[in-house]
Order: sequence, then structure tokens, then C-alpha cells
Amino acid sequence: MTTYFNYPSKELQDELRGIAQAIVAPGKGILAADESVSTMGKRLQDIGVENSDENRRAYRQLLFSTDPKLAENISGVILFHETLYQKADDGTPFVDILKKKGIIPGIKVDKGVVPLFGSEDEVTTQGLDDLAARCAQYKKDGCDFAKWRCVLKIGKNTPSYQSILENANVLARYASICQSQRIVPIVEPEVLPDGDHDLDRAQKVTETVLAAVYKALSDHHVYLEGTLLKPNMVTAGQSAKKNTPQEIGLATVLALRRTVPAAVTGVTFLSGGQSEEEATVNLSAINNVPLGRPWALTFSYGRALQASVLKAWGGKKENIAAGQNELLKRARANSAASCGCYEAGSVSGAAGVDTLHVDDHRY
Ligand SMILES: O=P(O)(O)OC[C@H]1O[C@](O)(COP(=O)(O)O)[C@@H](O)[C@@H]1O
Repeated sequence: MTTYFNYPSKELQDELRGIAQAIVAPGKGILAADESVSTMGKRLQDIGVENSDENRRAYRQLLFSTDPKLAENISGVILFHETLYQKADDGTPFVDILKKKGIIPGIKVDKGVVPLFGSEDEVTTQGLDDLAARCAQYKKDGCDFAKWRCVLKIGKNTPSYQSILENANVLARYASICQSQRIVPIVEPEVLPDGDHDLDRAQKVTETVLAAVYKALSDHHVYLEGTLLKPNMVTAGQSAKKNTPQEIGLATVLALRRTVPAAVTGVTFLSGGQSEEEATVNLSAINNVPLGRPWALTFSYGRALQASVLKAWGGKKENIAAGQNELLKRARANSAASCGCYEAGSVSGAAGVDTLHVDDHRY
């Protein structure tokens, strides 16, 4: 075994680290608006809107044309391929609208999950083949960061060694390819909340998965300062007894401290089907755990930033401003949570405390 390796040039390190730091600047987080066409279809179906190109465009236009003060709390937006090349009614590309506000465009580059043959319904994520070329193009087209999601499931025999190893390696390979193209990789190993397991089991699985991910990133010489982690919070399974935000915060911070190197610039949690209020309260609790936390701990929420927006909009032109107002409210609430100062119940949204979890959801 040789340990020879060329580090990225100083310029590349500075560029990647600078992008990662800007994304997790104090009080800021990410709006994950990268739902694939089928996931977006489910969100639109819930509000009785047809899943057409035009409706997806109109909805994303609502998000991105929100008042520029959105940028006080949102540093980056993750886009889906289709959205990156869409334009507002007046012909301005969405990517330009975001940049003008000082929001960094990012892109989902994975191509979804496929079964691991012979496993207990486990999956890996595909999309590596042409990734370098796609990243080069996305960088030219204005994206400075990317996201790739892997999914791990908790069951009696899962996650298996096979899925832990495979998903860690594919995330590392993805991260290394992104960095070669001057794109900051967001590494997302999501341990799903489905099941009736308790908090301890969720914590141990999260630790095992993250330990494997960081071993793989090290093996692939990924420059950690130029990466972000997008993990699940450690919560008991959806059908188990709920824990307090303080218990969730402690389990989450313990899992991260045991496995995530201090060199990683930031952690941007996914919301994973928690209600908007839960995702905000739990993020605030995480930022109040009285233990050293060497990384920024903030949000990269999809459902927990958008549920109220979708509900208030309902596909109607006359409700655009109401939808945008919900987005501003959630962004502000989560910004406060990322500093550990969100007061539970202080910001109510159209979606209230409804769970956003979908049982056995097939991504
Ligand atoms: O199944 P898809 O379309 O890839 O979407 C998965 C979604 O999960 C996320 O990674 C996290 O979203 P949540 O915060 O809603 O859990 C989003 O970035 C993404 O849109």
C-alpha cells in the first residue's frame, strides 16, 4: 500500500473552501429545491396541481423571485437539472435571479437509487459514469456546489455491510469527481427514519455509516475543508415513541463528534419528513448541546422549508405573495435555529406541525 498523493493546488483548495464557508456562513442555510420530476409530482398532487413542466417552472419561479431579503437566511439553493435551465416569465434564467440575490446555485447530480441485488430491499445511488463532464458543464452554467444522496435503511439486518461500504464508496468517488471540477460536494448519506427503532439504534447506525463515509473520503483523498455533510438528525423511527428535542440534539451531536472530522466545514441537515416546526426546534436544540462542535450546524431542508409555501400557494397566481411570505418565515426561523436561538412555537406556518413523512417512500 502506498500513501503517495498530490494534494489539490492551493488555488483549488482556496476556491472549494471559500464556497463551503460561504454556504454555512453564520445564520445561513440551504433551500433544497432539487426534487426530481417524480418527487415534485407528489408535492404538487398534494395541493391538487398537475405535474407539468409549466407548473414546476411556475412553482420554482415563486421560490426564486421571493424578496431579496431571503438571502439574509438562505445562502444556497439546490436545483434539479431541469430547473437550472428554466427561466422566469420575463426570460431571466433562474440561475441569474439567484446569483443577483447573492444566493449560490447548486445542483443535484445523482441519478436516483437502484436496488442492491440480493439485499433486503437496500439501494445504492447511480450517476457516476458521465459525472466529470456534467460537473464541468454545471460549473460553466453557474453552479458552485452539488449534492448526491445515498439512502440507508434501518431494519433487523440492515443496513448491511454491503450497503454501508458501497454507499460510502460511491459518495467518496462522487465527492472526488466534483472537486476535480471545482465544485463543492455535499455528501448526503441519509439514514431513513422509517421503522420502530429507538434513538440508540438510530445513533449507532448513523455513527457506523458516517465512520464508513469518512474512511472512504480519506481513501479517495477528498479535501474535507471543501466539502459539506448533509446527514439525517438522529431520531427514533417514525413509528416509535418520540424523544425530546434535547435528547435528539444530544444523540445527533454525539454521533457527529464521534465520526465527522473537524476539518469538515459544515453540516447541513436534511429534514427527513419531520414537520416544519420539529425540524426547526431540533436544529435549535442541536446548536444548544453543551459539547464542542467544530463545524457549522445548519439546514438544507426540502420539505421543512416548502410545505407551508406549497399549501399557501395552492397553484394560484393570486397566492404567490402568500407562498413567498411562508418561505421567508421558515427561512428566518431556521436561521435562528442554526444559531441555537429559535423559540419553539414562535413562528407558525400554513403547514403547522403536520408530519411530512411518507411511509416507505420510494425515492
Ligand atoms: O427523491 P428526490 O427527488 O431525489 O428528492 C429527495 C429530497 O431529499 C433531500 O435530499 C432532502 O429533503 P428533505 O429535507 O425534504 O428530507 C432534498 O434535497 C431532495 O429534494
